[in-house]
Amino acid sequence: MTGTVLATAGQAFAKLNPRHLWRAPVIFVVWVGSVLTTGLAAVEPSVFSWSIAFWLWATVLFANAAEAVAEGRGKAQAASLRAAKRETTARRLRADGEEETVPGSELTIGDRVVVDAGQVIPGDGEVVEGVATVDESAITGESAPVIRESGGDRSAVTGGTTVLSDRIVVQITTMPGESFIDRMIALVEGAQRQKTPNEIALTILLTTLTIVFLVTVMALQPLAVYSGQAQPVVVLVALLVCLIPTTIGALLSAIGIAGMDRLVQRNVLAMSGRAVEAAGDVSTLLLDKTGTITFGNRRATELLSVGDGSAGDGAVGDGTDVHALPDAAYLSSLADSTPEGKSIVDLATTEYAVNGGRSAGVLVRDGAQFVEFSATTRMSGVDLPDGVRIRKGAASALHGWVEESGGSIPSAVRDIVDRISASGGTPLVVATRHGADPARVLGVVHLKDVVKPGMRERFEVLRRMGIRTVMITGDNALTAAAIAGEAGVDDFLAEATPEDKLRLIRREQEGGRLVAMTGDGTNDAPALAQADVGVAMNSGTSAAKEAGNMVDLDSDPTKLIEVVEIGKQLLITRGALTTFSIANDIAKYFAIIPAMFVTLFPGLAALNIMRLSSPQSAMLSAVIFNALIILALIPLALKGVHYTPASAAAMLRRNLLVYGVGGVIAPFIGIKVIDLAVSLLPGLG
Ligand SMILES: Nc1ncnc2c1ncn2[C@@H]1O[C@H](COP(=O)(O)OP(=O)(O)OP(=O)(O)O)[C@@H](O)[C@H]1O
Ligand SMILES: [K+]
Ligand SMILES: [Mg+2]
Repeated sequence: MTGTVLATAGQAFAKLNPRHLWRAPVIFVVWVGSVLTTGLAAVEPSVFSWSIAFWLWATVLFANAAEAVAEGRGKAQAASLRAAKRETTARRLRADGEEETVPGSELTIGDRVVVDAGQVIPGDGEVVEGVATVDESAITGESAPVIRESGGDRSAVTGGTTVLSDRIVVQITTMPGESFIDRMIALVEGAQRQKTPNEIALTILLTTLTIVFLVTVMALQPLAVYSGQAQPVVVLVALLVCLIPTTIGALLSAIGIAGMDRLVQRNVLAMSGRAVEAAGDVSTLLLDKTGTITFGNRRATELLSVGDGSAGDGAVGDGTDVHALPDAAYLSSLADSTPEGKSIVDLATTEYAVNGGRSAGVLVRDGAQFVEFSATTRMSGVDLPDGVRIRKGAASALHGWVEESGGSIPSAVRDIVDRISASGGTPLVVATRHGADPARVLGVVHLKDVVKPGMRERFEVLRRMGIRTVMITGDNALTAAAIAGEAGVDDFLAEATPEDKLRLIRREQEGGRLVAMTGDGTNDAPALAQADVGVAMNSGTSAAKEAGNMVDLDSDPTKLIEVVEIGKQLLITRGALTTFSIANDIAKYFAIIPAMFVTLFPGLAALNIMRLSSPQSAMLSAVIFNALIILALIPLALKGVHYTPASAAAMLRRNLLVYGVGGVIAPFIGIKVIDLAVSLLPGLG
C-alpha cells in the first residue's frame, strides 16, 4: 500500500515536466502560476505567499497523481503481458527448406517458422501448414486450449502463445515491435493514448474559459490600481487558479484512461479511445443471429423427405443411394466444416443408418469436387465423379438452383420449409441433379438453434438506453421473425449477404447516428470497418481483427452490451465532472470576489454571505479547497459515476441536477470550513 502511494507520488513529481503538462493546458497554467508565486515568495516572503505557492504546487501534483493512479492499474496488466513476450528463439525455414535458429525479434513479414508442441509461437502470423491446439492464456487469461489450423477462419496465431500439441508452420504477418502483444502493452500502459475528438473539444472549451478568466483577472488590476488598491500578483494568480476549470482539467486524462482500463478488465481491447467514446453514443446495435442471439451450434435434428418414393424416408443401408435424402445430406456435408455440416453427418450416421465409412479424402481422390458453403451463395454441396450434383442450402438459394435446371419445387417442400421456419428453426433444402436432367428436391434438413437465455432482458436494457437493436441473419424471413420475436429485438434483416450488412450500416449512419457491430469472419470485415464500433472476436480471422477497432479476448458477442455501457459511463462521468467543475468555479467567484474587494467597494459586503475571516484567508482557503477537491474526486473519476440504463436526456437532466447543484454548494461549505482552520495561521486571522 505505502509502496503504491510512494510510486504514485514519484510519478506525480516526474510528470512536473512542462513538456508533459502542456497536454493539459489548464494545469499548465497552474504550473506557471506555481513557478511565479514561488519566485515572488522567495523575494518577498510571507506566510500567505508561501502558503499559496505550496498549495498551487499541490494542485499540479494532485492532477499528476490522478493520471498516475489511472495508469498504474494498466501497468500491472502490462507486466504480465511482458512476461508473455519473453525473448524467444525461432526455427526459421530457409528457402532451401533447412531450418535455422534465429532470435524471435529478428523475424519479419513473410518468414516461415516451425513450431512444435511445447514451444512458444515467436510472432503473429497465419498457420500455413498443419493443425495444433494452442494455449492462448498468456493473452486471454482463458486456460481452455483453442484449435488453430491452416485455411479457413481459425488460422491466426498470436506471438507469445504456446503450442500444446502437434506441429505447425506459421507465416509471420507483423513487423518486430508491432505485434499484437506489443500493441496491447502500449495500450494498457497508455503510452499510445491519443486524445479523442470529444477530449479535444472539451480541452478547447476549457482552454477558452481559462483565457477568458485570465483576461478578466488581468482587467481587475487597472481597476484596482485606479481605486488606489493594487492587488499583489500572488493574489491575482491565486484568484485565476480558483476561477479556471482546474478540477476537470486535472481529471480529464484519468477519466479517459480509466474508461479504457474498465474495458481491459472485461478482456476487451480498444484500439482507440475514439471507439470507446463512440460506444457511448451508439444508437443502433447490429447483432448476428446465429451465435450471438442464439447459441450458434445450429444442429440438424430431423430429415424430412418428400417426393416420388425413390427418396424414401429412412434407412439407406447400402450407402450409395444418392437419390435418398439421408445419403445425399451426408455426402454433401462430408467436407463441410461448418457446425451445421458436421451435425448433419452426425445425424445421418447415428439416426438414419447412413454408411459413415466414406471419407472426403477418398471421394476427392476419385474425382469428387466439394462446393464449400459461403454466406453469399447460401448453399454447399458436392459434384460426384458420376455426374451427380448434390446441393443443400437456404430454401431461396435452392429454389434458384432447381428452377435454373428446369425443375420445380413441390408444394410439400414449401409447407415443410414454412413450418420449420415458423418455429424458429433453419430449413436446409437438399436437391440432386443428374447430368443435364432437371434437379429434384429430396427433402429438408431441420436445423435447430436455441435462443440464449436472458436475451430479452438484455435488449430491454438497451431499449431503456435508447439503443435500437437489429438482428441480421442469412436465414429466411420467417425464421428471422420467429427468433426476433422470441429474443425481443426491435428489428431484423433476413437473407442478408455481407454486402447487405454493409449497406444497412451505411443507411443507419446517414443521419449521423453511430452504429456498433460485432463479428468474427472475413465476411464481416467490411462491416466491422464501416461500423463506428466494430468488435472483433479474438477467435476470428486476422482480417476481422484488423478491420474492427476493438477485440474481445473472450470472443463473446454479447460483450458489446457491456462495451456500450462502459462508453456511456465514460461520457457521463466526463460530463458530470465538467458540470461539477464549472459550477464550482462560478460558486468560488461569488465566494472570493466579495471578500477580496470588500474594502474597495463596501457595497459588496451585502454579497459577502460567507463571512470569511480576512481577504487573505479567503484566498488561501479557496486555493486549498480547489486543490483538495481534485484529490477527493480521483476515486469517482476512476470508478465512473453511478450508471443506470436510461435515455441520454433523462441522464443529462439527473446529472445536471446532482453535479451542478452539488458543484455550486460544495465550495461554500468547503471554503468556510477551511477558512476556520486557516484563520489560525499567523497573520491570516
Ligand atoms: N453449411 C451450410 N451449407 C449449406 N447451407 C447453409 C450452411 N449453413 C448455413 N446455410 C444456409 O445459409 C444461410 C445463411 O447462413 P449464414 O451463416 O450466412 O447466416 P446465419 O448463420 O443464418 O446468420 P448469421 O448472420 O447470424 O450468422 C442459412 O440460413 C442457411 O439457410
Ligand atoms: K478552479
Ligand atoms: Mg453464420
